[in-house]
Amino acid sequence: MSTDPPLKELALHNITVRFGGLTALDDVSLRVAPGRIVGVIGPNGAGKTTLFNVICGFVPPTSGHLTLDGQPWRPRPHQLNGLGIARTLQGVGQFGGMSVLENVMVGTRGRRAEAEAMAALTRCGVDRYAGARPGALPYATRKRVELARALVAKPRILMLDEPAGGLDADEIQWLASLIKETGTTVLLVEHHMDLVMSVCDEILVLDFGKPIALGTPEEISKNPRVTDAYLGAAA
Ligand SMILES: Nc1ncnc2c1ncn2[C@@H]1O[C@H](COP(=O)(O)OP(=O)(O)OP(=O)(O)O)[C@@H](O)[C@H]1O
Repeated sequence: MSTDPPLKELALHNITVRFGGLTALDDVSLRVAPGRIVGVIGPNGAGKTTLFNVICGFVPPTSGHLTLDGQPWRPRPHQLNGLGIARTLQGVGQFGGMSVLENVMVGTRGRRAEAEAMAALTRCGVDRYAGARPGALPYATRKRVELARALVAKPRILMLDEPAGGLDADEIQWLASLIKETGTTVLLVEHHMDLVMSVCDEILVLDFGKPIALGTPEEISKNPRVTDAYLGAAA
């Protein structure tokens, strides 16, 4: 595990984000306890990526604040790695001019970077592609490389932005096992409901930026507001 002190709690307090006249997040509060797998779901445009962008410091809240381990926290993108927070991207944002191994080494620190990067690639089943350029690989393989890049630093918080997109049923099953086995705190934005329901401890549902439900997968799947806003359409 990470040498960083263990996460006590990441919390969003009454976060609102406005882009001009559009309210992308509307008074969203969320507490993420250590070791929990927390899903964020909702229809397209509900504000899921904006929520991730707030946590990563890419988008400043219009109002509200965050705390990390109980302390007021203003996230800055360049500090995330040092704080043990890693994020995968919706697409696969790897550097085309570098090998797969070099891409994964970007996510780690110290003298053992290469060995750790190889271990992360092995864990994600793509070590045989270490010397390849990411652009030459199939999409699902690049997604595995992206996961390796996020996992290599043994993050305290792993933020997964639509990791199942473009994966087939077997790949998604593999992904579900990986997520459950990380043993770290996970925030998961995902449209693939079977994955969300099988791995998450709790789920926040957004609709037009508003939090409409927060609960266990069982509670969420039985919530009529969620079914109306999202699950009915997604099923
Ligand atoms: N930088 C921005 N400037 C203006 N509007 C934005 C910006 N980023 C997001 N939005 C808008 O905010 C709303 C929420 O977008 P967001 O990408 O967070 O939704 P999402 O739930 O992640 O959607 P999807 O499931 O399609 O990825 C959308 O209406 C989007 O068009």
